Amino acid sequence: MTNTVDDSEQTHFKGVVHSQILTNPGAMIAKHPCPHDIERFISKTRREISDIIHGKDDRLLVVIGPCSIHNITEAIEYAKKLSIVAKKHVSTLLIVMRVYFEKPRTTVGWKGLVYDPHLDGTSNISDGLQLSRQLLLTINSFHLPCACEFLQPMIVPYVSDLVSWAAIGARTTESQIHRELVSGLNIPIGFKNGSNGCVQTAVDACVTSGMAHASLSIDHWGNIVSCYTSGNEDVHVVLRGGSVTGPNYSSKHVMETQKRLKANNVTSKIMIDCSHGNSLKDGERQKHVIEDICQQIANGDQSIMGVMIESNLVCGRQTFLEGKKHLLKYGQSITDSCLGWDVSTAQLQLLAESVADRRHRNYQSKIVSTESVSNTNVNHHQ
Ligand SMILES: O=C[C@H](O)[C@H](O)COP(=O)(O)O
Ligand SMILES: C=C(OP(=O)(O)O)C(=O)O
Repeated sequence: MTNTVDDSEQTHFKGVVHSQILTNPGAMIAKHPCPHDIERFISKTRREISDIIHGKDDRLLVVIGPCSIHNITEAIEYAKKLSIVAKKHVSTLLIVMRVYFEKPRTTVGWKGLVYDPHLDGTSNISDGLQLSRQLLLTINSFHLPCACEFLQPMIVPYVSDLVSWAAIGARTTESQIHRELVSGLNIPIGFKNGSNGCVQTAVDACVTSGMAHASLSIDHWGNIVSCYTSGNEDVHVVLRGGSVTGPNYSSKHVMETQKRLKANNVTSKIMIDCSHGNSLKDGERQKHVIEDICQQIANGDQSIMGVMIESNLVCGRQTFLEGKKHLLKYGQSITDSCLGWDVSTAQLQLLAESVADRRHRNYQSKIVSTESVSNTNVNHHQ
């Protein structure tokens, strides 16, 4: 017996109470296009990040900003301030703003601007996508690069042209679909270790997404397409600590990770997330993590290429109650706890100084080794 269309919909989508056709990515991009100068800026930033990942640029990549964006005005104020600090540190730090619209939840909770942009439970995803794209355009126009987490693969084509670095989160690093997605992107991508702390999951993700894949995708016009990807060379691990293993930012953890990467022929360096499992979700504890990382870098560590910091205009976090947007404090996170603005700038200064120390150390050791080679040559000729 063949099902009628209605019968088959009943069987397949029984749980769907309502759905709405969205503007496809191509139409959204046509409405909010990326100007040529921003396109060039993003391509240049991606190349610079790639150089940092592969050790050709000795600066530190710093992905810093709110845990999540819930208020456009606050995000723009933060971005304006950060763009000034980013210029100040450009010789030592490549600063990219966390502009996170999608939140992966352990169970349930507010899922981010894309899903509920008006914070009232109306879940206007159409507005959420448009607002997210517009905000990325605005922040890039300050010549401040943007970072996102790619969680729902169908959202990626709406925003990916405006993203200079992206993360695959701890809850999705093991997902084959996300690894295939990354294989086809020409964006540097960090894979977080698993939420339990398993680093091998992220190393495996780097191996997998570095390779070619045949998979399914949607194109810019909303068609479902077979998709053949070539592999992404700019992938790396992000150490974020974990629920079972605890924090993993120490030099011992960095060395262990380096060994794992080598054993799996992954040549990229490592980023450390100062928040999440490494701060035990206490925003202020990020300072201790940063202090430890600064020590490692100043002592000459060659493996750490980046850090992630959760930071906002105001420190801490606040509880958001659906429909009670008017009660929210300006500039404070409604997801994870963040460092406040002044502390954040002080931490960036410390990171910049540690990179300068590492550079100086490398320079000195180069001189010493050049001198010892020339002394050997002189002795040899005598
Ligand atoms: O970065 C934000 C959170 O750590 C992540 O979304 C999980 O949050 P939850 O455990 O509160 O759901
Ligand atoms: C959710 C995040 O991190 P993780 O995937 O490490 O929990 C995040 O960076 O916002």
